[in-house]
This record gives sequence, structure tokens and C-alpha cells, in this order.
Amino acid sequence: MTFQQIATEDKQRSLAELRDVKTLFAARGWFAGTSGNLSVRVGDYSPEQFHFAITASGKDKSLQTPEDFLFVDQSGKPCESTGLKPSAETLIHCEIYRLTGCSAIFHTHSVFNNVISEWFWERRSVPVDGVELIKAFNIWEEEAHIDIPIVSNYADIPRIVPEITESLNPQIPGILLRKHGIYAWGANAFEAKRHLEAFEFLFEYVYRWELLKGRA
Ligand SMILES: CSCCC(=O)C(=O)COP(=O)(O)O
Ligand SMILES: [Zn+2]
Repeated sequence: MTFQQIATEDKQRSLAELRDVKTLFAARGWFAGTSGNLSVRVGDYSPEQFHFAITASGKDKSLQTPEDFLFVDQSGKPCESTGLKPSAETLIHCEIYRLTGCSAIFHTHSVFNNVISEWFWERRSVPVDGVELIKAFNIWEEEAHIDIPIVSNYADIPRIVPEITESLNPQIPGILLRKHGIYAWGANAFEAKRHLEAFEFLFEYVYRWELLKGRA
């Protein structure tokens, strides 16, 4: 399916979803200093051809403007003529869509996700044991253990992509970039948001638990 074949209503719906999530996350202070980026896929999916709406690079994501989003293809190239630049991290979105076939990807920076990614960097994953909110990832076993992958954070984004290819675990809908932030995804915007919120809860839990353990 080409971009032109995708119904206008579907494109408008994806932009409305992004706008709503952006407004909500901005109200929570989740886009400090223009950080973060969001995308929602539109139209049919195949690993070789897909399209998604993504936040434009470097914008103040707490503001609503007519120039907040643009559509790109599976290689991160704009689908329409535009003066807007897609997020500097678009290639990470491209790779996560290609590997998972998901429909929405949300990326945010927080103090907890940064600190925890550095604390567990040597083991390249954040261990979480038996916390109820693991169920937000559709993992229902009692006392479940999960490991949330951490990859390097290079200024040159294409260098990060092979580490994502290598480390992404299909059971865990998120990946941490070291001292940078979390990428969370889902089958739709609702699910990606649930996953992101669960990750942030778990990072704060692990951070506080590690502190308490250190005092015992
Ligand atoms: C000032 S934040 C540095 C870039 C970044 O990590 C980010 O999430 C925002 O980049 P974008 O190009 O998507 O605005
Ligand atoms: Zn970022």
C-alpha cells in the first residue's frame, strides 16, 4: 500500500491520537527541554513497507501548533513535501516497527529511567521481580521476573539501531537507551501508553527498592 492509498480519515485519526497523547504527556512534564518523540503507524503493514506519523524534531512538545507532526515511510523519509524535519530518532521508530509490527511508539526521558539505565548498565538490563504492574505487559504468571533491555546511547542514531535489533525482546514492549530514555510500544496508542506508564512505575519502584536495600 502506498501512502497515497491510505484513507485521509485514517491519517487524520492517527494525528488526533498523537495530539491527545502529546497533550497528556506534556501535562505530566514528560517532555523536558524538547525531549521525547511519539509516533503512530497508519495504513497496512508489511516489514518492507509501512508509514507512520511522528513528531517533528526539536519542537516544544508542550505546545500545540499546526507543525507538530509529519508522515514518514519505513526508511524515515517524509511521505509528503514539507519543511518539517522528522524526529532525530526516527530510525529507532523505523526499526521497532520493522521488528515488532506494532502500531504506536512513545519515547520519553525521565530522571528515573536515566538513573536506572546507568545503575544496571553493566548487566545491560533492568531486573524486575514479582511487581504487580508487570501484568500491564500481558505477563500474568505469579511472581514474574522480567529483564528490561538497555542499549548504548550514541549521538549517531544509526549506530544505536543494530543494538536494538540485537536486544529487543518480543515479550517486553520497551527498551532503554543508556542515560537517555525509554522507548515503549504497543498494538495501538492505548496499549503503548499503558506500557510506557507501567515502565515508568517500575523504574521508580526499582530505584527506590535499590536505595532501601542499600540501607539495610
Ligand atoms: C533535547 S533532547 C535530545 C534529543 C532527544 O533525545 C529527543 O528525544 C528529542 O529529539 P527530537 O528530534 O525527536 O525532537
Ligand atoms: Zn530522546
